[in-house]
Amino acid sequence: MNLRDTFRRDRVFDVVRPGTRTIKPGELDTGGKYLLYMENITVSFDGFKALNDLTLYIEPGELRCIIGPNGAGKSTMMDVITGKTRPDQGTCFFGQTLDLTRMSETEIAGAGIGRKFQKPTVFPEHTAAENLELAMAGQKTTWHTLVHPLNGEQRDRIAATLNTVGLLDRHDHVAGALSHGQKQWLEIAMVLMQQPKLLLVDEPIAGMTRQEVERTAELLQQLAGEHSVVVVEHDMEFIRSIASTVTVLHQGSVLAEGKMQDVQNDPKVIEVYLGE
Ligand SMILES: Nc1ncnc2c1ncn2[C@@H]1O[C@H](COP(=O)(O)OP(=O)(O)OP(=O)(O)O)[C@@H](O)[C@H]1O
Repeated sequence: MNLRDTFRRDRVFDVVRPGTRTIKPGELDTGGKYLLYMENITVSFDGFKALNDLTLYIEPGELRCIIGPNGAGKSTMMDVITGKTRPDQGTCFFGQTLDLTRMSETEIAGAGIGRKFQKPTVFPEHTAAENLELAMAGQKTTWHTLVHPLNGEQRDRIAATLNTVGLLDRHDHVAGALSHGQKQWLEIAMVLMQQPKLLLVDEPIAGMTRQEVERTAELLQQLAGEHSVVVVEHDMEFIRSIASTVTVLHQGSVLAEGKMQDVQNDPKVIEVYLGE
């Protein structure tokens, strides 16, 4: 039995799943109830616990909002999932077999976890379509990527992804000329080019117009289902509008979890967060 088999979630939970297909080592196994399993994660910085026994599960296809006051541990949680920060304790599995605490950031991205950071980092001098071409190419250099002609299937994928984020009519427009909101959607499209199963989105609506916020809410709802989407956001109205399950972090642990209307009436949450 190899190391990965030893850590299989079905064996950890002793769930018998007869007749499932064989998963090769390193392959994502989405056969369990959840896509992401974070259990009892602790992260300390100089003795201060940024995450403190955090346990969180994300189902395939779900849209989850993570809220919490400044310093609650939201970014640290995302950093643990993407391999940027290693926990001192706890387990973090992607699907049944992939132990994220033992994988590099590149391996984690390759396994199907994409993250969109708060600030857009599109290539402003390239068109929207070229930005997606570069995102699809991953590690290759800009020059190498853009001089190689795309095949029909790649062109279709770029157009389909631009269409998903509502930017098909900006296909040949340079990214630098897009509005702030459009840049954010383009960057979501760039992450989608890597075909993530889990999409992590940091504060997507900061600086957006009201219309852009509404469009972003629709987009995230549309992406859920095919992807699991985890959104860290401060804006309560936005979270209410996407009406997903909400997890409230406080001092590095889960304070409350559930539907927004339940969470916002929870006295503990009112005290530490909504009442601020
Ligand atoms: N690299 C680090 N070194 C030391 N302390 C850190 C480091 N990263 C985070 N922290 C501390 O850990 C705690 C959690 O930070 P984190 O950024 O995860 O919170 P957050 O919920 O994302 O906050 P915000 O809403 O302000 O972005 C904070 O007190 C922060 O100062």
